[in-house]
Amino acid sequence: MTKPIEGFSKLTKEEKLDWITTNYTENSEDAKKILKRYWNPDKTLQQLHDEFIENTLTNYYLPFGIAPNFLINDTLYAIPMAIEESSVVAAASKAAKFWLTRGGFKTRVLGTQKIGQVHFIFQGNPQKLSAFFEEIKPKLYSEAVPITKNMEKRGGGITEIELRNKTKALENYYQLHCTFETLDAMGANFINSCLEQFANTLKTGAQNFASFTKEEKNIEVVMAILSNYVPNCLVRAEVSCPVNQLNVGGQLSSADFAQKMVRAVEIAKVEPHRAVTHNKGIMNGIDAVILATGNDFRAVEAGVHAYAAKDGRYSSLTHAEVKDNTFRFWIDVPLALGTVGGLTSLHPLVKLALEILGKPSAEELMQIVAVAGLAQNFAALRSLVTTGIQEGHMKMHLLNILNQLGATEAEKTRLTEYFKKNAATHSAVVAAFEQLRKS
Ligand SMILES: CC(C)(COP(=O)([O-])OP(=O)([O-])OC[C@H]1O[C@@H](n2cnc3c(N)ncnc32)[C@H](O)[C@@H]1OP(=O)([O-])[O-])[C@@H](O)C(=O)NCCC(=O)NCCSC(=O)C[C@@](C)(O)CC(=O)[O-]
Ligand SMILES: NC(=O)C1=CN([C@@H]2O[C@H](COP(=O)(O)OP(=O)(O)OC[C@H]3O[C@@H](n4cnc5c(N)ncnc54)[C@H](O)[C@@H]3O)[C@@H](O)[C@H]2O)C=CC1
Repeated sequence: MTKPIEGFSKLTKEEKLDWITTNYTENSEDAKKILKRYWNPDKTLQQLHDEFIENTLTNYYLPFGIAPNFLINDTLYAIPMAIEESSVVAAASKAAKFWLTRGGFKTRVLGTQKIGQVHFIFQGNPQKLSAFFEEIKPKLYSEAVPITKNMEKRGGGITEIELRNKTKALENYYQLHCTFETLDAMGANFINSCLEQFANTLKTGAQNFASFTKEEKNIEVVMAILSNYVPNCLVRAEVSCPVNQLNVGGQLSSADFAQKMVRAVEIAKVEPHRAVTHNKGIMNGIDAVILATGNDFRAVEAGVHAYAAKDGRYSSLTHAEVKDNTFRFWIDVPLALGTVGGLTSLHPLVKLALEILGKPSAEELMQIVAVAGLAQNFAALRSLVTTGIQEGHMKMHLLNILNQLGATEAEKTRLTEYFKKNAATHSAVVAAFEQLRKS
C-alpha cells in the first residue's frame, strides 16, 4: 500500500512526477510521458502556468473555440468559449446566426452590488450592540482607507455596512452585512481584505466600548468572507421578434414553435428536475465564456444556482412569453465578473479572449456572458421542441466516438458522410465502424 508523504509540496516537479507515477500508475514511464507531452516547450510560458496553482504537474487542455455573429446592442461580437463538450459552440453559433437577422440581443446591467459579511457571535444586549455599531461605523470605513483609497479614486469602494441580527436563525449570531462596488474587478480579494479589517475594528472597538460588560466585550468573530450570492449584481439579456418571423423549418409553424418554446420554459419554471437540466444548458454557454475570459466559474455557478432557487424552489433562469404577436425570450442572471485582476492580465489566452471581445469592462462582459447563456438555452430548447436533442448533439459528438474507436482519417470522412443521412446513436456509430472495417 502507498504510504502518505510528508513534504510533497517541497519536492521538485520531476520528483513529484516520479512519486505520483511510481505510486499511483501502472507504468511510471508511460504516465510520465503523457504528463510531459502537455508541457509547453516555451519554458517561461510553462513556468507561468506552473505558478497559477500548487503542485502543478502539467497542463490540462480544453478546446478554445469561437462562436461568431453575436449582435449585442447593435455591436457584432465573436465570443470565445473554452469547453470540453461537443455541440455547445455550434449551438451558440446557430442561435447567434438566427437572431442576427431578427434584431439581435438586447442587454442591460440591472445592478453591480457585491456582498461580504463578517459573521460573529455576541453574547449580550442587542440594543447595546446597536449603539456600539453606530459608534464604530465611521471607524469601520476610516480604518479600511488604506485598502479602499485606490478603489474610491476609481469610483468604487464600500457602499454600505449594516449590522444584522440573525439570532432567530442561530443563537447569538450577528453579522456585518456589507456591500461594495468593485468596478472592473470581480472583487474577492478587495472585499475579503476590507472584511478582515472590519473584523479587527469590530473586535478592538468592542474591547474599548465602555457600556459593554466583560462578556459583551468578547465579540467572537467566526469569519469574514465575501458572498458569492450576488442577486443585485444582475444582468438581463433578451431577444424578441414578431411570432411570424420564428420560422425554424420542418413541420412546425412559427406560432406553434413559439408556443412550444413558452411551454418548455413554463415546465422548467415549475419542475425542478427539468429546471436543473434547463439551467445546465444555460451554464454550457455561461461557463464556456467565463473560462475563456479567466473568470471564476465556481463563484458564478454557486451564485447562479442560488439565484435560481431564490423564491424557495429551484426554477428556470430564462423566461419566455408571446404577447401581442411578439415572442420574447430573456434571462436575468447574477454575474460577479472581472476584466482586471485574477488571471485576466496573466494568462495569454485570457488576454487574447478579452481582446477579441473588444477589451470589455466588467459590465460589458456581464452582458456578453448573459447573452451566451440565453443563446445556448434558445438553441437547446429549439432542438428539444423540434428534432430532439440527439440529432444535433450526436452529429457533433460523432468525431469523439470515432476517435475513441481509433478510426483513421479516411474512415472518419466516410462515416461522417454516412451519418449525414443516418441517425447517429453510439451503437449505430460502432456498428457502422465495424462494418466499414470488415468491408
Ligand atoms: C448542433 C446544432 C447546432 C446543429 O444544427 P444544424 O442545423 O444541423 O446545423 P447546420 O449544419 O445547419 O448549421 C447551421 C449553423 O449552426 C452552427 N453550426 C452547425 N454545425 C457547426 C459546427 N460543426 N461547428 C460550428 N458551428 C456549427 C453554425 O452557426 C452554422 O452556420 P454556418 O457556420 O454554417 O454559417 C443544433 O442541432 C443545435 O443547436 N443543437 C443543440 C445542441 C446543444 O444544446 N448542445 C448542448 C449539449 S446538450 C446539453 O448539455 C444541454 C441540454 C440540451 O440538456 C439542455 C437542456 O435540456 O435544455
Ligand atoms: N469566494 C470567492 O469567490 C473567492 C474568490 N477568489 C479569487 O479572487 C480572484 C478575484 O479577486 P479580485 O479582487 O477581483 O482580483 P485581484 O485581487 O487581482 O484584484 C483586482 C484589483 O485590481 C485593481 N484594479 C485596477 N483597475 C481596476 C478597475 N478598473 N476596477 C476595479 N479594480 C481595479 C484593484 O486594486 C483591485 O482590487 C479570483 O481569482 C477568484 O478566483 C479568492 C477568494 C475567494
